[in-house]
Amino acid sequence: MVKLIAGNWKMHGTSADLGEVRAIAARAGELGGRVEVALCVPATLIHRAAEAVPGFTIGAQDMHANEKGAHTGDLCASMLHDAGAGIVIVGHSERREAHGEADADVKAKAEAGLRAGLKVILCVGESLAEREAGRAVATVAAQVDASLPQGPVDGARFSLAYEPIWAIGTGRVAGCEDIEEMHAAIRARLVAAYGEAGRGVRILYGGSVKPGNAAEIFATPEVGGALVGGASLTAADFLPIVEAGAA
Ligand SMILES: O=C[C@H](O)COP(=O)(O)O
Repeated sequence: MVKLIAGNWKMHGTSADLGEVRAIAARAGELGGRVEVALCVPATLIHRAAEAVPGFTIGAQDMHANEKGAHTGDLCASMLHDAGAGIVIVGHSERREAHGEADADVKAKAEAGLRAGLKVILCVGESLAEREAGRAVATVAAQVDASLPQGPVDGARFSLAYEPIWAIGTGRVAGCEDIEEMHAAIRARLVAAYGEAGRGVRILYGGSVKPGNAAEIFATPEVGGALVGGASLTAADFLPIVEAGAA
């Protein structure tokens, strides 16, 4: 299965950074079908980025589950699609924590995104306290069970991202054995939910993925790509990760 390498710019980036988007898209285009690449930029940048790099996938970092309505400041899937987004991240731990998003909210967002024609990356992950208490796998499995969109799902359009919260932006990456164990547990939940189609859903790893550790992470069983934060902000950092994903 071709790996999906998605960058999440979080609250970084203005039109001054479109040169990075262009450089990333140009190399991704050269790599052709060997790897799938997307950049999830701030909502304010989606339209300009999408216009700057036709054919490359620009994405969003969140969306409202409703199709329209009185939701000041929110954006729905059709608006993101209209702006040029092809993919959306839902359930990132920074949204779950700072905006009180529960599994049911995340599930509704994933379903609405898929319905609107967007690809979806759904994030799950345990806290440090949960891992230290030996509850990492149980916590994530429960999140997956409660967050997954109603099937059937198409693995080309729906991915999971395992992001241990303690590894995000900390420089502390999960060990490959821990990643393998967690991804196997997630795969079992996907198969329980979707049958054989669950094997086609890519499981990305996220949390301090860098040029120096990407190849090792990608060689780990059941790692179908990466969701990259800090190292996706520049072509110089992101492209070696993309190349590792294409190898
Ligand atoms: O969405 C991306 C993740 O939160 C990982 O962020 P990071 O690569 O900066 O640790």
